[in-house]
Amino acid sequence: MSNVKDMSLANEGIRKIKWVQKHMPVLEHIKKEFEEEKPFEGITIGSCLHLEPKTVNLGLTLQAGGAEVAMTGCNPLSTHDDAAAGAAALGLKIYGWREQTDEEYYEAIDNVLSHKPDVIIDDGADMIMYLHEKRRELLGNIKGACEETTTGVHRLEAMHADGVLKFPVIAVNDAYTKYLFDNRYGTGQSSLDAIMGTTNMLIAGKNVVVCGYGWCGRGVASRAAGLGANVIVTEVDPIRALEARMDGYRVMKIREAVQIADLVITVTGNIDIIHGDDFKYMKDGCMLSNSGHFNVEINRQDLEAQSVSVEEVRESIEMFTMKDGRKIYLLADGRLVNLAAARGQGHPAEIMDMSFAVQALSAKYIVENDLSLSVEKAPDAIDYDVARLKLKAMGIEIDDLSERQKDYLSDWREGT
Ligand SMILES: NC(=O)c1ccc[n+]([C@@H]2O[C@H](COP(=O)([O-])OP(=O)(O)OC[C@H]3O[C@@H](n4cnc5c(N)ncnc54)[C@H](O)[C@@H]3O)[C@@H](O)[C@H]2O)c1
Ligand SMILES: O=c1[nH]cnc2c1ncn2[C@@H]1O[C@H](CO)[C@@H](O)[C@H]1O
Ligand SMILES: N[C@@H](CCS)C(=O)O
Repeated sequence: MSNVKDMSLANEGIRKIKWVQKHMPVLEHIKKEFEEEKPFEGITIGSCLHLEPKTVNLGLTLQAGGAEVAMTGCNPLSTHDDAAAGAAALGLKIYGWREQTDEEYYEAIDNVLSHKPDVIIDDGADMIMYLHEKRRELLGNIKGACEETTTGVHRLEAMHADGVLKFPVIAVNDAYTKYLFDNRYGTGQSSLDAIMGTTNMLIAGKNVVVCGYGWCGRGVASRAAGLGANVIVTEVDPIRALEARMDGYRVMKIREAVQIADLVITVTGNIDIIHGDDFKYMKDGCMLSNSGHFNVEINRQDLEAQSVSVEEVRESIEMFTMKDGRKIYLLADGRLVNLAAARGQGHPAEIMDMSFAVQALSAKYIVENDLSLSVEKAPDAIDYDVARLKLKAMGIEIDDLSERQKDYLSDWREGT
């Protein structure tokens, strides 16, 4: 039933899945609970998430809870073919392979939907969009969906505001145990890891321009600074720009920043961050990469229009030769580099442990409750459970409020 690149890669995939399982203690704990409780008996869950070993472990957790699980990737370049084969061998229904065409990408989404899911887990909202546009006959089956990332949450909020969304969505991204760790430390480490692995270049001493100082941007900036880069931040939000300045970075307009950049990393979730004449001002050898959504942050068409040739000079690196002879390098087709570059491994397992724990518990919450039509943050109870389980797994104990402290905090009478 699955459709993957090569089933002979299954053993290697299973080896990698077993490795991440050792580093995802919270999800493993939830898996054991699900095995006993079977919250998903008779339920089908369809996912559109970066398909790699940690995501497979989420699939296995849902399967342990009794679900039939069908999965595809949420980016044409991020699927790991060995993990996909391993997942298929372990009984998940898997559709997808690395380097899909756009047509194949949506066909795989369609294949997952053909399993008639009750619950959807999406990353970027492509599956939910496709379902609303192309498979409307299935809308009535859906009890609810979970959305993994900032951009997906924004798209779904926009759909809801337009009165188009047909089922409730839990914004998993907006859980504290997701964005504070995944978007910040996860994107920080995995983006730099992928850029260094792809280019084999030094970060120390380079001018690294980080576009967007949101949760991802601050992680990327801090990791780049830790590696010795001179970090420059660009923003459109005055408060975030101030934060970046007081965190110790230079802040300037993008047009100024591109003139001194050795490496640019976009993480805004917005379109056309680098576009038009920006490319004219870049230094010879400037590297461009994106860690935000889709491949729209760096305008590839504008870059192509100003170049005389494009050549893949190394895996996941395209060299654009400009009309004046300068070379500009684009990593991973401008798609999120930490997952789409051939060497992109995604976030560390310990980070996805929390994000996917919130996913698993949110899927259970959808099945066990009749939610009203909305796009809502994951319940705080789930957030705090995941945080407690993570601390326990890390061997960290914290204090409890005493009764006297609780009284003090809720009392307005006591003053100086
Ligand atoms: N690569 C990954 O693994 C990964 C992980 C998490 C999130 N994401 C994606 O990364 C993107 C950012 O996520 P986030 O959680 O940091 O969002 P966020 O909303 O916290 O931050 C985005 C920031 O970009 C700024 N911005 C918007 N337009 C800009 C412009 N033209 N120039 C400069 N700055 C601009 C905003 O003001 C904001 O501060 C989203 O697309 C999200 O889905 C990627
Ligand atoms: O290794 C990974 N496996 C699966 N998902 C990941 C990994 N790394 C990051 N993300 C997820 O990708 C989303 C953006 O598309 C992020 O929100 C993050 O949660
Ligand atoms: N699934 C989308 C959203 C990432 S933030 C992508 O891969 O670009």
